[in-house]
Amino acid sequence: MLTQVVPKASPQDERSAREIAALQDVYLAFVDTQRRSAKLALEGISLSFKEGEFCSIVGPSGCGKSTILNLIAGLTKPTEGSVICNGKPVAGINTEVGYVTQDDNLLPWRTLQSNVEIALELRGIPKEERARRSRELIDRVGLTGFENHYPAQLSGGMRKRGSIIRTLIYDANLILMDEPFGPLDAQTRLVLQNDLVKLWERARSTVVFVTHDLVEAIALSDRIIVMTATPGRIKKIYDIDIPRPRDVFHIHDAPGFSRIFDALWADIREEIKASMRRDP
Ligand SMILES: Nc1ncnc2c1ncn2[C@@H]1O[C@H](COP(=O)(O)OP(=O)(O)OP(=O)(O)O)[C@@H](O)[C@H]1O
Repeated sequence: MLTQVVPKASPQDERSAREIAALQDVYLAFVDTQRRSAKLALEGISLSFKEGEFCSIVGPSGCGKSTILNLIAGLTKPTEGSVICNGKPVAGINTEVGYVTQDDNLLPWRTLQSNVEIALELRGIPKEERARRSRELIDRVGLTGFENHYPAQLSGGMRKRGSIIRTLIYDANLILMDEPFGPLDAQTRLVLQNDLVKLWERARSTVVFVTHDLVEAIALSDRIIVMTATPGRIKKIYDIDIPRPRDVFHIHDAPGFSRIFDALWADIREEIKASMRRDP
């Protein structure tokens, strides 16, 4: 396998050694029953996600990034190989993970606070405790005063903050995020990246984060996994040793930023070219 780790493991990784989730030699083929053909989407993926790490997956469009998250969430089954979460094979929907997708998916008929509290409500947590915990998170992302607003009365960035804290309140030790800031404008993205770093630095859940934005990946991650063009394989894994706490607004000035960015971009460009040669 072509996996290469650059540079050396950060102290963060050494401290957080327990494995929270893993894919073991996973192959996944999507079958097209009408055409009686199969398309290999993932080829021999072995990955391990450690307790408390923030790990991003990058790669050209269609390389299988979302499919990896769906495998961990139990929404898709591997054709071969296994997927493990919290020490158990994933079989069926994995209720132990939080999943933030590109769409905010807030329920339009519930207020912000009531959306944030859904997971606690389903667990039967008393009303006062639900309110205390949801208001604390709402405050932490600067939405105090908007508790009783409905999603249609909030901006895209506010809705996204709501959907992130709705997932965090669940207290899952593993959170999957699929391009959560994709549809937002550049300024709002930056502010939300900063919010996410702050929230994560407190909660320290394991995060597996899919993005196309290399600067975002560097600003947020302890590790970045680069995938090849389809069928997706692991091309390289980068340990990001930029010290924390990080200032996402000035991440370009961090020591080592340019070196990591250039290396990542060279990898991605190579894969984009490869996919264009394959698929003119
Ligand atoms: N349910 C499905 N049925 C058939 N093919 C699928 C299905 N889901 C994904 N694929 C295919 O598997 C491959 C990987 O898809 P996936 O969405 O995981 O890629 P991705 O890297 O997340 O892409 P993007 O960056 O564009 O969101 C693609 O070729 C896609 O067309």
